[in-house]
Amino acid sequence: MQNNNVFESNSEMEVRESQNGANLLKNGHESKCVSTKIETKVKKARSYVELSLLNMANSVKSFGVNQRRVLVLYTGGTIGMVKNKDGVLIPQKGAFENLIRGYPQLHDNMFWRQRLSEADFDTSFLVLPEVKELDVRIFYKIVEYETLLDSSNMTEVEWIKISEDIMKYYEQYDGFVVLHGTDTLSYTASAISFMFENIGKAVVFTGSQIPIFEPRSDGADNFVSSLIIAGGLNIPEVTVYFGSKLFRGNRTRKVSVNNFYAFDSPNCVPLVEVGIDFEVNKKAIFKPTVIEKCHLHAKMSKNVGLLRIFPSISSSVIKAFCQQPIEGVVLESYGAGNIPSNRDDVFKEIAAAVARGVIVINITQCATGSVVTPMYETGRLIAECGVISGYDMTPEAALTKLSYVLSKTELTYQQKVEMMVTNIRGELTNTSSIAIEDNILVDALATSLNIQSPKKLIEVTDKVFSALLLYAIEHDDARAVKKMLDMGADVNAENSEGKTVLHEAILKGNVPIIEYLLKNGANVHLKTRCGETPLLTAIHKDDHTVINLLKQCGAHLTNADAKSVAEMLSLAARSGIVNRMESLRIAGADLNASDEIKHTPLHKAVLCNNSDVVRYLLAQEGIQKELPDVLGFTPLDCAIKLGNHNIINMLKQ
Ligand SMILES: NC(=O)C[C@H](N)C(=O)O
Repeated sequence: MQNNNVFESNSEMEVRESQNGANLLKNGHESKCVSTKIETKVKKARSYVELSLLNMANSVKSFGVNQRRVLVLYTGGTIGMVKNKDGVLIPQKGAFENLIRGYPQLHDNMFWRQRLSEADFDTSFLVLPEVKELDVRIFYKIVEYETLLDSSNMTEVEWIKISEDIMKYYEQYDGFVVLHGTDTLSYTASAISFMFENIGKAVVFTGSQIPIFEPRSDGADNFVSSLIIAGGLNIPEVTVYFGSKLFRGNRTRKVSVNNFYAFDSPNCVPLVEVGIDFEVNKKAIFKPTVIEKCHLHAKMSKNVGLLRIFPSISSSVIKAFCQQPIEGVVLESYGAGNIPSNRDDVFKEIAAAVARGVIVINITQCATGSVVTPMYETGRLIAECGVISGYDMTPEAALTKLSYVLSKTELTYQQKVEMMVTNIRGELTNTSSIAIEDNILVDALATSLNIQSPKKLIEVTDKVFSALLLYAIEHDDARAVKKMLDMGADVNAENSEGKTVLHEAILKGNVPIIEYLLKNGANVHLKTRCGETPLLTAIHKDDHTVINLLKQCGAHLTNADAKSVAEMLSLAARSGIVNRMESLRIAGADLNASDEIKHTPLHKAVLCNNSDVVRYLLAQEGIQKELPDVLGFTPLDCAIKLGNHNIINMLKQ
């Protein structure tokens, strides 16, 4: 018994389609779906209703499998090491995943077994146990690297490999975790943060101080929290999770050899602090300002170096250091950017390197603080030599940024210098980008609601700002949208169904507002609680302009969308809804995709005599009109048997 209109109507159509097919098979009778104009209109009206019901049904159906997928790249490091016969730690090959499968806090074996009966369940995935903070399940796959490395052995070759692997699977996963040794983790995370341009998903680096195989280890905690962050929180940056904090990757330094709190980001607040709750510092998350896809710049220059000034440094050391092929030097100076002013020989060598076209960037040796506009004679002289300020960049960030910028051979020297002093991934504090906070409203809230605790005030302010932002969107008030964002409203705020501000704006269809949101950090990958991406919302609205805009910003159909996309394609083909076909095509759906009996949308359109869809499909580039179904019938065979001359002619052309 069908109790759902959607499937009743679908199956009615399937019966019609298969009757046509069966007639073709059994006796070759010409079965004609004669459609009068009225019938066509009624059919189309019904189909639109069906499409919207199907959209709802898909949302409900996906509720049961509300999952996020995370890809884990295991590259080496202490986390997976064991002691060898000499008593030293070395990476252990082939043991990691098996061990993790036996850890109840990392893998829900019972749930995994229940899923085995599902035909499309990929058994290579592990499943994180239910987490109270999340209303999604994290499914993750571990890819162990062929050569597991102590991170001290890593070079830019490994940075490129890791980033290429992430890029390769970028569209298939919601987030990424990289298990990495701690010694050079800050270098790798910094480098990869620069190599990924316009990243829209989370890449979390983590590792441990004690191997996960040992009874007392920080490995499991770091791993679990990293998975939750990568799959469940919206932090589209390259980050480092360690010892209960998530840091921006290019701000981190390894600060302790022994401590479980081995990392810190001295000049930048943590993005998340993990205690009983996950406290996300939304304002600190780096926001993109351009509408562009994620792109990997998989190149780094090796011609860079870190030069630390010390009291009796000789000019010959500087001279030797700055020799060809060196193109960029990170100079670690004293305090706020000073080097000795009484050492003409040192200045001469640095000035000569700059004059040869070497980019010399000045950062401080201090653990916190920034190189500033010269306060002292010692600082003024170095700026006069043409050395540029690296502000508060860490040595790891400055070095890898220089390596990234220098590898952009299409840029002029001046453009490279410009890029080095600009905040491109949140790696340096740019005082001009501080958001305008309107404290009047916040103060009024605190007073009128008698809120004493700062944490509660942030919570209430967030809620009020989000509500006002949504109100502005609903009323097409672009000025108010801008004002609310300036005041600190979260551009990725969501309502109780998990619909984000972007989803709401798409439903409203105001293109300038959507564009404004995208240029101010709205993330195109965030799904509603039912798993609907902004791209799916735009498809359901058949808003081609918005679909194009989202695609430009890197939105894509996901694995999780496959079923609903197939159903939408099928229904649009069978019901003659060309507009929906076009929405799906722009969104990136495969118009040749076939179902279990190898019927393509073209077969379906032919079998249902939908000449508009047939014409539309045939006009598309790459359409394969000769594909046979399971019984060997091409769309043309079907049309001939059905005797629809109009369609036969179209297919023969
Ligand atoms: N804790 C660690 O992972 C240190 C190790 N030597 C590494 O960096 O690979």
